Amino acid sequence: MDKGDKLPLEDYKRYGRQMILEGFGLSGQLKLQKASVVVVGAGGLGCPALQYLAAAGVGRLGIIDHDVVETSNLQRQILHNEQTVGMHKTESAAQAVRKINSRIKVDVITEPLSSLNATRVLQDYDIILDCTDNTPTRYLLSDTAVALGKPLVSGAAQRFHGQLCVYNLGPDGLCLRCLFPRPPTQTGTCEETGILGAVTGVIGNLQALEAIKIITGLHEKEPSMLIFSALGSPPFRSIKLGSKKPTCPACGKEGKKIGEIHEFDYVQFCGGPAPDWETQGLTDSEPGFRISVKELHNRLEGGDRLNVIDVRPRTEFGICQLPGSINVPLGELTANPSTYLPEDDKIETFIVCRLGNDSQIAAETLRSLDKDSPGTNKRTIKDVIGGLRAWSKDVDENFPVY
Ligand SMILES: Nc1ncnc2c1ncn2[C@@H]1O[C@H](COP(=O)(O)OP(=O)(O)OP(=O)(O)O)[C@@H](O)[C@H]1O
Repeated sequence: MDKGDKLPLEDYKRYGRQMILEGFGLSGQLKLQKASVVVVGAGGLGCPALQYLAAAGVGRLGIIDHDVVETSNLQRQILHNEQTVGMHKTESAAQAVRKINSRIKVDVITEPLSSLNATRVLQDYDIILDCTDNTPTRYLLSDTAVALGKPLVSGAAQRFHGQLCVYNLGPDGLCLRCLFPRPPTQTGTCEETGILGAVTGVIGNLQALEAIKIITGLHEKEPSMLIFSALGSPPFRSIKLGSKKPTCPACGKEGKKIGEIHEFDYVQFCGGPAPDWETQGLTDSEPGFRISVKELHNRLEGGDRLNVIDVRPRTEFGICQLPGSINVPLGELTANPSTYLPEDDKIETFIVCRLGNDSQIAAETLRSLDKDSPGTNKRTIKDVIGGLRAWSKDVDENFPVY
């Protein structure tokens, strides 16, 4: 801080409550004012992070996202609201952030971050926040942070749990690849697994807090991973991580150069995208093993005696269900499949789930019973393509989408 550095007069009142904190002072506020933070993902984590960064007076914020606001986002993505459904998340978030603090600079970057644009887009900022929800982007952000020499504050949240880690902090700071040279098993998105909104609030706020600590010099020098479980007692645990690995393929001696990031296929490295039956347009019945929602609807309307098994968890079955369907959660069905086939092998079985993925596993498990019992009549066992999501789209628009 230069002698004579000052804030505009009104800022002393605005930021006074944090400026009087031990170790923060005028110099802390000036550092925030001069700092820039880019938030990748304006969703469940990005919204609370942006909210606190803006309120604290970080001088420049970048908001990156390619998606639009949906109704199902409002339960946790607290910068968006009923009026901004359908708007780009970047615009919606920027609008809200400017209402909190009109004097900071807000950059809106409405494009997917990829290996082609990452270094160009991120290079202008001091700190990167990973508020995304997928493994390829996490590795891309980590490699880019290493290549650009910037700290990366990474958050994750699912169900009742969350995780926070600061990567690439200082010359000894480790990166994501030091911890996980290969991508960990993918655990599904919030859409698939569920998420309590306040859990993303906890982790997103902590990401903002870490960024503020780094900018003002109040951060821990030794990296650790913070693990949060809303149902845990105590809810927080911290694991010391040590320093970076000399053999790390990204930040070790032979690490990636910026040019190599352009050529790296992050999606393939992380096992490729999860199949999305809806976007692949599989709406018609495939011969043999599958049935479309329209065809199932016709069969049910026709009064046929069918065995319709819904393999969602009980909590989800309690939210909504097809008439006449029975609930056997996937784990119970695969543990004891023979229990759930009707004695009369002429009765057809149809398996349904929420999005059309678990039902395929269940149907395959039941079909394998027939394979293992030669001589018995082959039963008809089909999964319902696209699950209940397709039902609400193609059969009954009043059926709940969640
Ligand atoms: N490569 C990327 N570039 C830009 N934005 C990204 C990228 N990867 C993920 N995101 C954004 O990160 C955000 C993650 O937030 P979150 O998981 O809460 O939202 P969501 O994807 O809307 O959730 P849901 O799984 O319920 O649909 C999303 O808005 C998503 O568009």
